[in-house]
Amino acid sequence: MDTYIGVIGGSGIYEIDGLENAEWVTVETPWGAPSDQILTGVYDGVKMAFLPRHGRGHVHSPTTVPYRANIDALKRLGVTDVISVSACGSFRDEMAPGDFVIVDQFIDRTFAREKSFFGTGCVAHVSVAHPTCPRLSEACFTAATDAGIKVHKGGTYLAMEGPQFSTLAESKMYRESWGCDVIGMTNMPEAKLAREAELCYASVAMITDYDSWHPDHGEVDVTEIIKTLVGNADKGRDLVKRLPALLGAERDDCPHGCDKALEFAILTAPEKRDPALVAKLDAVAGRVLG
Ligand SMILES: CSC[C@H]1O[C@H](OP(=O)(O)O)[C@H](O)[C@@H]1O
Ligand SMILES: Nc1ncnc2[nH]cnc12
Repeated sequence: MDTYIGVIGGSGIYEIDGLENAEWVTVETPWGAPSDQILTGVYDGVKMAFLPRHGRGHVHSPTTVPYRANIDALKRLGVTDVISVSACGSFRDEMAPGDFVIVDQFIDRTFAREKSFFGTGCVAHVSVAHPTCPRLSEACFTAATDAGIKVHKGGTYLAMEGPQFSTLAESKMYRESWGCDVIGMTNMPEAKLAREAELCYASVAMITDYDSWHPDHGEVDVTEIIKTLVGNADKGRDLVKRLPALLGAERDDCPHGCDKALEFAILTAPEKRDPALVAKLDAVAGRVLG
């Protein structure tokens, strides 16, 4: 099967250059419009698609990003592997602004977003015990190391609703009691939806600040974040462009089963399924719904 890498670029990353046959394409989905058109092309002989999570010009807030449409659109294009690139705050002294973290766990504190493609008329429960793909995460770690980026392997990302940053009490709780490593506003429900869509998903978190817990750094300040983001964004793009060569143009089935997540997940009896919802699931769950 062909590898098709989909990159969801976060704050500060609104395009990538150097794709052959680059073209911004409009993808329509049953879940509404994605955040923006999707930049498609080929890099090092491998198909790539790039979607700016907040849209070009940063139009969508973390709450209003159309997460379902974004994942559906990538799946509909034929993407097999999704790399999420995000700005985040750090809860660890040793994870400093400018460092990258290959996130492997999440705590989802978001509450104002649609979190599933499934629902009344087609109920499904997938496992997100291991929400990121180890194979894809390893490739991201190697790409970051090869690019000379200071990168931490593994970390727990607290997904908050936003758009305001955390209070000091929240920041301390996430760090001291909950053991989180980084904080952002967008990787959930994105990672859960990628699993429902049977896509491999890896999260590259680019640290921009120490959130508000750090005694030497005070409050989170978006102008400081943007300054760090500018440097991070170049490193993020460098990392992403190393992935095609590392992953190769051909891929086997995912050894961790990301691409079979729906195999035993759908509970609704075939005769009880809502035809309208089943139709909406054509891209996401077509493999199992037929
Ligand atoms: C620019 S600061 C807050 C903003 O940045 C992050 O976005 P993304 O994850 O898309 O890089 C964070 O989650 C907030 O949305
Ligand atoms: N401290 C922080 N909290 C939430 N999202 C962020 N994105 C970048 N820094 C952040």
